[in-house]
Amino acid sequence: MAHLSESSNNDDINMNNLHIEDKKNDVRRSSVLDEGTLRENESESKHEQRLDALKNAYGIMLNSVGEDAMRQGLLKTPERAAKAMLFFTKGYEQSVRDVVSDAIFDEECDNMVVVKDIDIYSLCEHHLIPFFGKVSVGYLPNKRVIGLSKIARIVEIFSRRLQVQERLTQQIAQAIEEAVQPLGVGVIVECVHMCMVMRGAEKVNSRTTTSAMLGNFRHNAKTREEFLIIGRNSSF
Ligand SMILES: Nc1nc2c(ncn2[C@@H]2O[C@H](COP(=O)(O)OP(=O)(O)OP(=O)(O)O)[C@@H](O)[C@H]2O)c(=O)[nH]1
Repeated sequence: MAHLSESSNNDDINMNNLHIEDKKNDVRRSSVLDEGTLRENESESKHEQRLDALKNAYGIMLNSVGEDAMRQGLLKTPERAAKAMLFFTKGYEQSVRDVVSDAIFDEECDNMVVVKDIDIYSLCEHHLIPFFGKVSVGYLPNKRVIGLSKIARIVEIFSRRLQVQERLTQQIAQAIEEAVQPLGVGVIVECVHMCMVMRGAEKVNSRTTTSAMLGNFRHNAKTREEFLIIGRNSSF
């Protein structure tokens, strides 16, 4: 019996590992087009509840830093901050499918399309401190193109969430790939992380560049090079 239970424990452990592996793969494979977003189609009363919860939290924060939350200048601060936080995270209210649904067009275009210098403002999920910068998105169509503004909207959906820059970059690339099914996609994100500027390492001039290359942007050096030349973001 001892032996049996020992082996079943091992099986449990192996199963757990498998689940962990499955989960990892799921994260990589799960569709960004089909994802349900956390605050999609929320009722007004649910929205009010969120606002109230955030107001309370900001009130506690003011007291916690040693301020008098009841002094005149701070009276409306919890409400303002709560509304601002819901705005900063409005990417949880929209899905990629909603945004792109009517804006994929058949088109015999086989040249690279690049939209660059798309401004982004996001929140680092580690410190809830902003990071901001520019995004460049390119793709090589395969008989279909996407409305240009929808590229900027996809960028907005993912940047207005709690993020790390690497995941943001990957999600944008994956969304374009799933929505347009092009021959390849490239995304470059260049940002200043205020958590590294205002605190912590305090490196005022540091910038972080991340890229995601899919399809022939990954496999074909010439295509990638063309994108890197055309798609270089302007300095900011
Ligand atoms: N990879 C990655 N790291 C990030 C991003 N935004 C913030 N970080 C990092 O997240 C890390 C969190 O590390 P911790 O050691 O847990 O936090 P910390 O003590 O506040 O770290 P310091 O910032 O070094 O003071 C820091 O190194 C941040 O620079 C991001 O978009 N991508």
